[in-house]
Amino acid sequence: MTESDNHPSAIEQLTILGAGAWGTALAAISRRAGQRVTLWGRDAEILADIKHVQKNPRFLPDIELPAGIETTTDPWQACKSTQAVLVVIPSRSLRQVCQTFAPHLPTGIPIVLCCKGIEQGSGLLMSEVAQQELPNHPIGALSGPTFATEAARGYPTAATIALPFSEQDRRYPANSDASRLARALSNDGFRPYVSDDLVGVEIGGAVKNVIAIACGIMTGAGFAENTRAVLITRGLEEMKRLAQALGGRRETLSGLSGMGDLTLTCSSQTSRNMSLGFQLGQGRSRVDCFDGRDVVVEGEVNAVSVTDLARQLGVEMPICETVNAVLHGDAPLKESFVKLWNRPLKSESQSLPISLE
Ligand SMILES: NC(=O)c1ccc[n+]([C@@H]2O[C@H](COP(=O)([O-])OP(=O)(O)OC[C@H]3O[C@@H](n4cnc5c(N)ncnc54)[C@H](O)[C@@H]3O)[C@@H](O)[C@H]2O)c1
Ligand SMILES: O=P(O)(O)OC[C@H](O)CO
Repeated sequence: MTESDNHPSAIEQLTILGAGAWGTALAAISRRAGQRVTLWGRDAEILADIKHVQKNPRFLPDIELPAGIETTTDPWQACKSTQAVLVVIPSRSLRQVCQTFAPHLPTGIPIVLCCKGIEQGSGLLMSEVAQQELPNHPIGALSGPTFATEAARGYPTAATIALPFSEQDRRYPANSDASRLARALSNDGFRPYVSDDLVGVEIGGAVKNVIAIACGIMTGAGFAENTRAVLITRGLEEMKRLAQALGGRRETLSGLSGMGDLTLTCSSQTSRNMSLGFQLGQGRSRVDCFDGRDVVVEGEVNAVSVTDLARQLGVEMPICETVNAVLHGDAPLKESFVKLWNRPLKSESQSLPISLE
């Protein structure tokens, strides 16, 4: 082991793919952490505003961004001297964006996925999709309770960065890609924690959006705090079961990317998922809520992929099943959720598997 093996170079240059709300917020966080940042997006007009007037009026109106964020629409330009890439586009576009960028990425640099979802059809985690398309890169995830509007303003926020640890990382954890990325993003308003449980971290992010839709529906339908607390607590149990079935650790779901993000998203209509559920619960029609909407509501598409994956693995996820049935089937809204209360009684703990019927 040489001195430089012990102290791999710090990350000083980052590329962010996706100039929506969270991509722009992460560019601001990275700049405040002292990084040289290139933000790649598709819309030249938005990028020009970010670079020249420090604003993203389309996705983060009224928020002052730090100066010095470089922008481009050119994948090669975005990647030419980068040391790490954060991917911040909707989950349904991940495979295509990885394919576009594969020829331009410097060999071996870490790729951190900041989108929350499971691929429809394949049931693959975002990291599995990226691994297929970018087999020569370490793939990780950044996830946690992070409303873009607050993080972009510099309000104190924390998240988890997960990358699988190699044998070498276990001996020198501070040198791992996760640790280097955490140092690269850390600033007065943003505190990244590290984890080696990529599956646990990704499942938290994908499932919490579906549970938030359930909370929104029940709140919109006129129920209140008791109901929300039940959905959060039992929703957390659903996340833990799915993570465990995929080889993740239940304890990870008690952290920022699980309980933290679930609580945030289920508690506020700043959440697009909670807000969609709320409107449905208040009686707005599905067509009305879905048509013409151009913001990402990951829980809507991921209700299908989460439910399909749970069925495949034989994991019981009744709240997610119900969200899927009301969003994508004909199930009546309020009655379907009330039915959750009429299921056979049972023990609360997974380690005491008794039915009381
Ligand atoms: N907004 C938040 O508070 C927040 C926080 C944490 C995580 N996330 C996650 O980050 C991901 C992105 O969310 P967002 O809030 O930034 O969404 P957004 O709707 O604000 O922006 C999405 C961006 O992706 C771009 N995009 C869409 N499809 C693309 C494609 N095929 N190729 C290139 N660019 C494409 C859009 O042009 C847009 O710039 C989601 O998975 C979301 O769950 C969001
Ligand atoms: O607005 P939402 O519901 O997509 O939630 C945004 C983030 O995922 C919160 O951590």
